[in-house]
Order: sequence, then structure tokens, then C-alpha cells
Amino acid sequence: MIRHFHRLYLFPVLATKQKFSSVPFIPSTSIIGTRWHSTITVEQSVSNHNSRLRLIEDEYCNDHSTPFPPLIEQAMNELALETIKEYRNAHMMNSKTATLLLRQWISLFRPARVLEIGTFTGYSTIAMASALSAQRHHGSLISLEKDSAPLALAARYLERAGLSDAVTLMEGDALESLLNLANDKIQFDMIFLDADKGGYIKYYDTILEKNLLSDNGVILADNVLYFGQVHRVAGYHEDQPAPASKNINRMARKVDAFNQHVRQDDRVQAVMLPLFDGLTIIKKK
Ligand SMILES: C[S@@+](CC[C@H](N)C(=O)[O-])C[C@H]1O[C@@H](n2cnc3c(N)ncnc32)[C@H](O)[C@@H]1O
Repeated sequence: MIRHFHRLYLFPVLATKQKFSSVPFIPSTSIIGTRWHSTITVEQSVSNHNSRLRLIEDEYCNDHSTPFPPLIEQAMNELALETIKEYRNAHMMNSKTATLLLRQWISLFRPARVLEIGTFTGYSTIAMASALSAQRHHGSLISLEKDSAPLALAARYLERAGLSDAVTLMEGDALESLLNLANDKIQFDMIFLDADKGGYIKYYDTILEKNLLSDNGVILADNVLYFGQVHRVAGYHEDQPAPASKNINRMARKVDAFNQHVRQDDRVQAVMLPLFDGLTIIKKK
């Protein structure tokens, strides 16, 4: 039987380079002094953005954290600009502070194998790949994404940042990719879960049931407070509740179901933190 599921973007991405060599280079000077960050898109799309996502605090945290090396910083800034220009849902990009946390995590715990579920245009992929490449024994990163267009953008910027060797981009449905990785008996020391929120439970269960997480490995699940609406749909009282759209509430209920699922799971120990849009750190017991 012919199984055609993923196209593997194995690096170096020669084909991608040829295909996208005509994309104009955005000079870094165009971003100096400008708040280009993906949170701009969040500001535009969520009425209660500021109090919920604490954008100003996030900016302050970012300004008081060690930046990425200049080449990486420049690539990430330019990627963010291009993503905002090309994608209406550019707010899906991680916050800069959260990517700095991913880097810090890799520097501290030195995972050999990292998996990202949800590449989008590769903002957090570049951050993690740069940290993996900085280790003496370079770790590797596999990133899963169903859409080819943002994946091609990610490939181009990874190459520009000199990080292509550290990353394998897999195009296809994440669940299918997970099952294939499990068939290949691959285990990960760190899994960054950042794809469709409605799929979190099935990805999480597949990771645990198919033994994709190493014994001391960690799952970092992003957006677990989804625009500050998850505790609201879960019925937690607030003095000044901020209304959100039907769609955000619907997603928030799915995220709440995932959060409850993890909380009730005896196999793991978890802590949820209000970092930007919420992050749960999960390890096996
Ligand atoms: C929140 S974005 C990822 C953001 C990215 N980590 C970053 O920091 O820029 C979620 C991504 O998951 C992808 N996605 C959604 N459903 C998927 C699926 N079933 N399989 C693979 N990828 C999926 C979306 O296309 C989207 O690009």
C-alpha cells in the first residue's frame, strides 16, 4: 500500500533556496525602535488584550532578558515582520519572551531530541534550533506542520539563520506524524505542544501511550490560558469579566478540557504558569 503522508523538508533545503531566492531581504534597520512583535496582531484581534496577556509586562520581561545572538535576533525579527505581512493569523507566533524561555530550557536541560508540534512560520523553531546548535553535543529538532506555505517560510529563515542542519520539518497532519515517529521508536526529551488547541488531548495521549516522551522528558503545552478566557469558561469568578468572541470562547472550552485532562492524569506531574498565553510544564511521574 502506498502511504503518502509527509513531505520531509530535510536540510540543507536546496530546493527551497532556489524557489525562494527572489524574496526581498528586509533590512534590520526597518525594525529598530518599532514594536513589530506578534503581540501587535493580538492587540488588534482581542479586545481585552492588554490586561489578559499583560503585553506591557511581556515587553518589559523581554527587554530585561538576554537577547538571542545578533544573527538569530535579526532572523527572528525579520521572520516576524514577514509573517505579520503575509498572515492574518500572525498572532499565532509565540511571544519573544516565551521563545527566550524555550532557549533557556534547552540551555539548562540539554535535551538531545526536541519535537515541536505546530511550526507555523518557524518563530519558536528558530529559537529552539539556535539553542540546540549552541550546545557542544548539538541536539536535533523535528517540527510538525500541516500547511506547506508557512513551512516553506520557516525553512527559508532557518537556512538564513544557519540552523538548517539542526532541524527537520515534517509536513503533514501532526497525529499521523506522531504515529510515524512512534513506529520508528523515536523518543523526545522535550516536546513543545503548540498546534491546534482542539487536538491537544489526542496529541498528548498519543505522546504518552506511544512512548514518544523519554523518561525524564518534558511536554511544554502552550496557550493553556487561551487569551485569558479559559478560567472564565471554566466558571472562575472575576470582578470585571472581559467578553470575548464566540470563537475564542469555543477554543477556550477545548483548552479547558485539555487542562482538566492533564490535571486528572495520574501518569504525570504538571504545573501551569501564566507566562504570556499560559504554559503547562508536564513530566512523567
Ligand atoms: C500556534 S501555531 C504555531 C506557532 C509556532 N510554534 C510559532 O511560535 O510561531 C499552530 C500551528 O499548528 C498548525 N496545525 C494546526 N493543526 C494541525 C495539524 N492537525 N497537524 C499539523 N499542524 C497543525 C497550524 O497550521 C499552525 O501553523
